[in-house]
Amino acid sequence: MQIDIEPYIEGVQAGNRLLLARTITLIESTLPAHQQAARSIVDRLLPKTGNSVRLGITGVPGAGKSTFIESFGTMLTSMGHKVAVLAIDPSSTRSGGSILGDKTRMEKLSVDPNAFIRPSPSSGNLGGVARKTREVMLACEAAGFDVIIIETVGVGQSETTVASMVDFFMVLMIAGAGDELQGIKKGVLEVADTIVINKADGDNVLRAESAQKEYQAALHLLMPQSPHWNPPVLTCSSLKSTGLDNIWQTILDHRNKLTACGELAEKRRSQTLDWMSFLVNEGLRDWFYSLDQVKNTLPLLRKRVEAEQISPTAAAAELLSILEQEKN
Ligand SMILES: Nc1nc2c(ncn2[C@@H]2O[C@H](COP(=O)(O)OP(=O)(O)OP(=O)(O)O)[C@@H](O)[C@H]2O)c(=O)[nH]1
Repeated sequence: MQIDIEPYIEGVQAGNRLLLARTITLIESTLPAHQQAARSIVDRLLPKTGNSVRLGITGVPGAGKSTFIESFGTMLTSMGHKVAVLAIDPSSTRSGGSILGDKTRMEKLSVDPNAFIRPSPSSGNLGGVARKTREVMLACEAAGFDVIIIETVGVGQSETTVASMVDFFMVLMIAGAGDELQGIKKGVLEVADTIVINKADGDNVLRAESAQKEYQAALHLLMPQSPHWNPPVLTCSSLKSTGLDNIWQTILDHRNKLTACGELAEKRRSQTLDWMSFLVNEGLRDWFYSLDQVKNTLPLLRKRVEAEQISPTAAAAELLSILEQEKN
């Protein structure tokens, strides 16, 4: 059955939350008819997208991401912004696989009329979830949300995926968890536009300040991503809502600087091109593995590689030679 996409497009553009939610359901659906409708909707919405501040936030469990987003998001809506919070977390088993599934994590924000919280799809690989999150971000922009926060747990590959779809990427840390960088990989610090030491309150203020110095020194050792931006290390308390305005000012400062030199526009351009390549690669891979001959040959080849009867190189070449046959 053909889906009439006009009501979705009109509804999203009018900022209708119900139709935005339904559009997102289409985007996340695995049914081909839904996917096709979602593609057409997102295409038509494109001229209305791009007008938001796109923020990525990561941090190890316990860093206080939910508390931070709740306080920070509430501050932004009270300033008149419309805030959408999305998540990338294909691996989580919490709340049936969704890090935002438990709405009580953001009590105030989840009932705020100027906020929209959307959990990540409960299953799928990182690529699939990330692709959907990107499209959901565009739909939210078209619906008038001017700050989009994409949250991810600071483990695995998801941080770099988030960094590749936002304007500003923030790593949330806490002081006093040892000198080591709390399991956050160097690659993540390399893509950070700021590090925020959370829980700088009560007895913890001095420790937070010394962690700030420590991380600032660590960042100095890394090559900045942009000649126009030296990632600062900031402190805040999400619980007491202190330091949050300074973080927002830093984000705006970054935005102004990168806009003035054209770097922001360039960053977004290359992100869309990367996205296209990513989709092509993903499509190729899916197509390849769906070929009958690949399905038949692969298990046997894997066994032979395991038993050291054939080298991995020869096995890969044999598998890829199926492409040659497909061509003819
Ligand atoms: N003292 C203090 N505690 C905080 C602050 N922010 C968060 N916490 C506490 O830290 C704990 C973890 O906070 P969550 O917001 O659940 O953090 P998280 O584990 O990173 O969040 P998720 O992984 O997203 O669930 C909770 O007990 C919070 O109350 C803060 O600024 N100060």
